[in-house]
Amino acid sequence: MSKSPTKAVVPWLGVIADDYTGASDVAGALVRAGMRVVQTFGIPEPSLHLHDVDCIVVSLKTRSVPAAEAVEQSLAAARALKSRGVQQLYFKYCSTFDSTPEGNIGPVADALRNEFVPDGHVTVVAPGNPALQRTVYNGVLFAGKDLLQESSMRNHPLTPMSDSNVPRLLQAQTRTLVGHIGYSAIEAGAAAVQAQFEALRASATGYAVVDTLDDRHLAVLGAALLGHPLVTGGSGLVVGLALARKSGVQAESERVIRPTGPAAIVAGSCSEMTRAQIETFRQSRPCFLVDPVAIAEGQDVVAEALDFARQNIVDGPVLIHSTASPEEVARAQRQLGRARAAEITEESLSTIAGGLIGLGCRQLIVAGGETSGAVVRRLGITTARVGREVAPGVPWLTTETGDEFAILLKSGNFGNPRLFLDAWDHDR
Ligand SMILES: Nc1ncnc2c1ncn2[C@@H]1O[C@H](COP(=O)(O)OP(=O)(O)OP(=O)(O)O)[C@@H](O)[C@H]1O
Ligand SMILES: O=C(O)[C@@H](O)C(=O)CO
Repeated sequence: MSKSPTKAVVPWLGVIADDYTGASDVAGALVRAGMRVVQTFGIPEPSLHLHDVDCIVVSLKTRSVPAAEAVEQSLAAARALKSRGVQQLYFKYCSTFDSTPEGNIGPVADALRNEFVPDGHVTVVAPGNPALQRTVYNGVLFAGKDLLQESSMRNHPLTPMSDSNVPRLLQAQTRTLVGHIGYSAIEAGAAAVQAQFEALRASATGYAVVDTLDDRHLAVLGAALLGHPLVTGGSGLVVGLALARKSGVQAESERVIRPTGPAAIVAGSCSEMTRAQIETFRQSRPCFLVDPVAIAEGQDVVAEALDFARQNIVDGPVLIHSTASPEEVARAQRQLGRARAAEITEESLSTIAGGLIGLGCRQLIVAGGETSGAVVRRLGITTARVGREVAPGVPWLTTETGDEFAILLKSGNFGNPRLFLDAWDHDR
């Protein structure tokens, strides 16, 4: 990606994602569907030259900031994408509809509709993503076999989800009328879905939450919605859109060559899957624990972590983590306060990530959305080419700003327990 202006390219899809790991998730899904994808961190500068790109994914951190801020950043991202000629905007939020009752999904979607969607148009709301075991049945969202409100999301520290009914969740965040399209209409095909959109429009409804039980439903929805100015959802529906764009042919995706070399993992996620991944990794490779309380007491944990990495990285991947059990996290939060514990941890892990790159690390996995935000900012990454996924929602990215290295941003609950061991040799 040079900065020199050459032949103009027109990506067809512009995605605005409300967090960094969610952005990687949707970018990976598009690559899986045969698209060439660039992921930016923050809004791309007008001077950034993108070549041979079908889709641009803009990563924001707007999921839990004040709604007005989320709206402002999302509109700026949408305008930047439209100025590059994209035909369709996609607002990507979490497949578990992570949001507070005040937002931010409703306010951002309303603002995007207001500016980019003709009056009377109905906008789809599609959190379902069967590849991640997120399904929607009669408007009710399931995580695996659990109702959303009975899944681990009920305890999320920032956006606890205590209702599973998507129309009701969204209606609490918008004045626009929210309707629903059931799976039987979707099974009847794209024309039936379009008829349902017409019926909702006639009743002055602005949003349509769609059932999604399997990938076939996403393919039908993609065919019905290709060309809609704004689509909203998790990372499932982009695959339907991409297949419709390619007339149903699942194309071979571009092979992105990613750097090889010393490898490390930095984990700040305390989610169940990250904890299982660390336990599996620990059985054969060395790990270093970053304790925020020790840092607050003045211990130079960052220097110790980097010494540990220096000694071990020549033999294979090393893992540095603050990941701890809920009891240990609660202890740190009691002693330091919740915000301060997170701040110290993110600051230290991102400094360590910078140190690892300085030590020659060229393949870095970062676990956790907040942690990824801190690390990406610290490393100054603004743009990356998206490679294939090592598991649903977790693609390798190859940075295209500054030193070239590979980075994988893993959402807390994504991947299987062997991911930290198996991710390195994938797709060589
Ligand atoms: N030992 C610890 N004590 C207190 N806070 C911690 C500790 N380890 C990590 N944290 C904080 O917990 C938060 C974890 O959030 P993060 O978004 O990185 O992971 P996640 O919620 O598992 O990921 P995702 O959002 O992708 O599902 C971060 O703010 C991190 O700094
Ligand atoms: O949609 C999802 O589940 C993920 O991309 C995500 O956003 C997790 O925070």
